[in-house]
Amino acid sequence: MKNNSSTGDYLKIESINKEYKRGKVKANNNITTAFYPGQVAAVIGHNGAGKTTLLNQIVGVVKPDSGDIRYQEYSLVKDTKIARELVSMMPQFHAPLNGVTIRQSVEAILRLRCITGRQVKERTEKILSELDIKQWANQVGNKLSGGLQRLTSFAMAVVAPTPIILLDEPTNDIDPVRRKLVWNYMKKLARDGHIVIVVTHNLLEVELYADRFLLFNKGRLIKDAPTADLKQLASNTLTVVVNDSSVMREFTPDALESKYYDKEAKAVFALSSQQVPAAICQMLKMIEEGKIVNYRLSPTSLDVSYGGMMDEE
Ligand SMILES: Nc1ncnc2c1ncn2[C@@H]1O[C@H](COP(=O)(O)OP(=O)(O)OP(=O)(O)O)[C@@H](O)[C@H]1O
Repeated sequence: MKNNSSTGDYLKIESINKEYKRGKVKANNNITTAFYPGQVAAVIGHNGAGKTTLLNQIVGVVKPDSGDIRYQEYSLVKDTKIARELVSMMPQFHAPLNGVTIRQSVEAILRLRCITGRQVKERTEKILSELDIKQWANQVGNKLSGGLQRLTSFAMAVVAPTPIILLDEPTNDIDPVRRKLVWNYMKKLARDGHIVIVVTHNLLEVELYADRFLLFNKGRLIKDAPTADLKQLASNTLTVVVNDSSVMREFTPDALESKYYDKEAKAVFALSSQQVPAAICQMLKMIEEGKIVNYRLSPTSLDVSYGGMMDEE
């Protein structure tokens, strides 16, 4: 098998379809795209949009009803043995093995991939340090927090990286500092020539770390674009409460969407990342004047962010 980093081989998804419930659910509806070495591609979309189904088809655990998935001269649909050699996947739900420590879990993967001797220890210690989880290395899986289980699962997926790496919501439950480590690790894998595909619901992280995003909705791929395009999306929600609704409309930040609720003396704004600083400035001034009495700035849920793009449909 050729090394993808030197040849620039890419993963081709060719018109794949997958239906469930006798065609009532189209989990993947005529998906055609390609994934390239050197790129972190984020797959985003509502629950049930078809993201995990796509990953499962790439790794060969779900067979498409039609269409093909190709890499080099191989069809990963027809040759699931090759698929398992080429692809490693961190599943969305991963039950840690009872009685097995983090260190043992990572070492087991290395041995499965035919790595032996000193290399096993060295590589294990390196990844545990890089993810900053060494202090829990000897704790058994079932005793770990959700975040640590996820980090273990991530370490297992990437410690002996295959040309194609699939990660299903790898940063869920992980603390902000280690989330950054995980994303940086994914970027490093891409730089080393791997194809990295990550399912996530965190738009802010996609905007910060991924190169490209693919937006799925009801089984269809409805947007495939560089992450710079995400800046057009409302990734923040600002809610302000005023002391008296008569002053509410004095607060007019530049926003993608604004809604004023007179009865509650409250206003809600959908802001892109670039619009946040100016909105905060204007808000602080009104707080000083005693006009705004409370506020909340939060990352927007995907449902709200997607509004604009879904409308495009
Ligand atoms: N084995 C299955 N049997 C029946 N329906 C399924 C099966 N697997 C997936 N589906 C359905 O296919 C659709 C796509 O599911 P999928 O898990 O791919 O979505 P997702 O985008 O990964 O969602 P989430 O973000 O919730 O993980 C959903 O309607 C789901 O219920």
